[in-house]
Amino acid sequence: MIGTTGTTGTPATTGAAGTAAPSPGVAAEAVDLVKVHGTGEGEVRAVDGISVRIAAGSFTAVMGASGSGKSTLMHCMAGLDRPTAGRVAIGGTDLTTLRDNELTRIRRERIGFVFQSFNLLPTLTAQENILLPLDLAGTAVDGARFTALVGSLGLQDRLSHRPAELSGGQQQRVAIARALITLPDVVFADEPTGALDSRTGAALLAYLRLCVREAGQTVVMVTHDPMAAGYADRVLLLADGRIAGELQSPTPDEVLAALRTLGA
Ligand SMILES: Nc1ncnc2c1ncn2[C@@H]1O[C@H](COP(=O)(O)OP(=O)(O)OP(=O)(O)O)[C@@H](O)[C@H]1O
Repeated sequence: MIGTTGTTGTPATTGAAGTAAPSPGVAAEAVDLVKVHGTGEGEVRAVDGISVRIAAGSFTAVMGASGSGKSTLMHCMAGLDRPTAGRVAIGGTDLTTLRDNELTRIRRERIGFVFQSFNLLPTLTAQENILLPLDLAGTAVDGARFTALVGSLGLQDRLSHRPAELSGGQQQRVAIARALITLPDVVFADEPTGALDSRTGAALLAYLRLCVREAGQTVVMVTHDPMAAGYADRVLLLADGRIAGELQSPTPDEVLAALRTLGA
């Protein structure tokens, strides 16, 4: 069943326009968010006034047709892209007012991002790519955590390989390990199962669920796959840069039905 439509939504999960105070239990928040790409004739309103709160320790899937604004929303919420209007916050810190160096620090310390295109550095090995965020932050590697992470992603035999020597699915898993190695409060993952076969994809989704349940991390994932969305506590449905509906703990069939209703 599709829930509240529009940008105001239910008070428990969505909205709070204009409030500057941190919201307890909210890991990430967008308020009246607008992102326009390009100028003049080529202008695209990719996000068109979205307000949403993501509860701490929750697993959210973001779905919608190609071009509905999913990646743009994630990029803005993760501080990778500056909004045109509105604001975004991580754990109560308003990212829109931060200077670039402060934003970089928050991203490094509190946010993990898995890009659709992986964004691995071609000259570094898989291990060096995974450890890069720790190197950049000057933080020591927790050997046990590293071993557990690469083990659960099935990467232990691939650590000395460079990205060009890895399959698409292996590159995707390296990108996921890199996003998780710092134990970020919020993990944004743009189609993390897109390059994975169904068995590896299911293992990854189970692992992300574990991150939420055991470590209290917050996961926000873009996916086109109703099966993947079935792992989430909540599914946000986007259409034309707006929230067109949402589902709570849906089955894959319910997700599919909602997408059909949307025409996605
Ligand atoms: N850098 C950019 N410059 C111009 N237009 C852009 C840019 N990035 C995205 N867009 C446009 O903004 C709209 C939303 O794009 P976005 O990538 O956020 O959609 P999406 O829902 O993630 O799509 P997909 O499922 O295909 O990845 C699209 O019309 C897209 O062409």
